[in-house]
Amino acid sequence: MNHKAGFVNIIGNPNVGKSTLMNAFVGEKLSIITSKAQTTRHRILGIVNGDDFQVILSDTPGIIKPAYELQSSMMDFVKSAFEDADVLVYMVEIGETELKDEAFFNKITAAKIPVLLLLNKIDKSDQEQLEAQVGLWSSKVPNAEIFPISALEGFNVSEVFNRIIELLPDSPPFYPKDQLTDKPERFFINETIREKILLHYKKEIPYAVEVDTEEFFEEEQIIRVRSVIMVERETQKGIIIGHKGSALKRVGVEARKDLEKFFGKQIHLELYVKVNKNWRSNANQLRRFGYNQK
Ligand SMILES: Nc1nc2c(ncn2[C@@H]2O[C@H](COP(=O)(O)OP(=O)(O)OP(=O)(O)O)[C@@H](O)[C@H]2O)c(=O)[nH]1
Repeated sequence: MNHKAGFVNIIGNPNVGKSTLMNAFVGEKLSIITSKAQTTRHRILGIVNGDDFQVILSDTPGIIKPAYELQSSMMDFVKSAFEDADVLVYMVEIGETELKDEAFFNKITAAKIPVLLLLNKIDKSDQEQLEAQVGLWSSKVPNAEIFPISALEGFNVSEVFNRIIELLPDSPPFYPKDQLTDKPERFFINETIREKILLHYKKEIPYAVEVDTEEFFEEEQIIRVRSVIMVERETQKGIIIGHKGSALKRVGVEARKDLEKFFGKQIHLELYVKVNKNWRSNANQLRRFGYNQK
């Protein structure tokens, strides 16, 4: 059985119905995580898993804001929306006739990846308006496949989802399916810590590292987390920790800040480093990197 997996970037003005669409996808399929976890590339909105697919839905924060509001770091996100994703979903709502940011709009029409244009909230329209809007959008975005939908009422939602899967490449899952359904909080903590490690160490280090959150304990005011960073060699352990612990401390401080935003609570994060020569040969561990998938 071929497995399909990939990234789908959903863009559109505020309030067009992106979250509602996410929820509608949940209703259709097996499992999903909805969250605001920030990855280096995208903000993951949800991951929908089936036996033979994994769809990672993300949006691109700030993408539609006027240029002056965009910080330079955001420009990377803007770029990635058109280059890193496998499918671009552009969502508009009935009655909407233009996207205010022209440069951005031009990028949609010039996108090299498949574009699905979802015309949402059609439950609020009549046949005549709908036809006019489909005509308008197909001339504006000739490279898009247009789907009139109602995310709220579930109309055409499964058709969109099936089309997305068709468009995804054959690939093993990027994220472990079991971990996502069992312990989503731990998964996002691990990802956040790994992201900081990727950011702050030379490239051979992140690939020798595995993060595992051993304890996640939620109290009323605070969440207590203990995570282990596993490395293969003593020398790597020293590098991760840094002079008097400074490097590890930086990872901890930055990860904690992100996690506090994510969970909306104070986080107590305890990080420690352990040498585990064999973690790479452990099939379970390897799967987390997306290797060794069936
Ligand atoms: N009538 C109708 N209302 C919808 C539909 N989809 C979404 N809505 C409503 O539109 C409003 C905004 O929907 P959201 O899903 O929160 O929109 P969003 O794009 O995620 O919004 P942001 O997170 O602000 O970008 C909510 O009140 C929804 O109930 C639809 O298909 N039909």
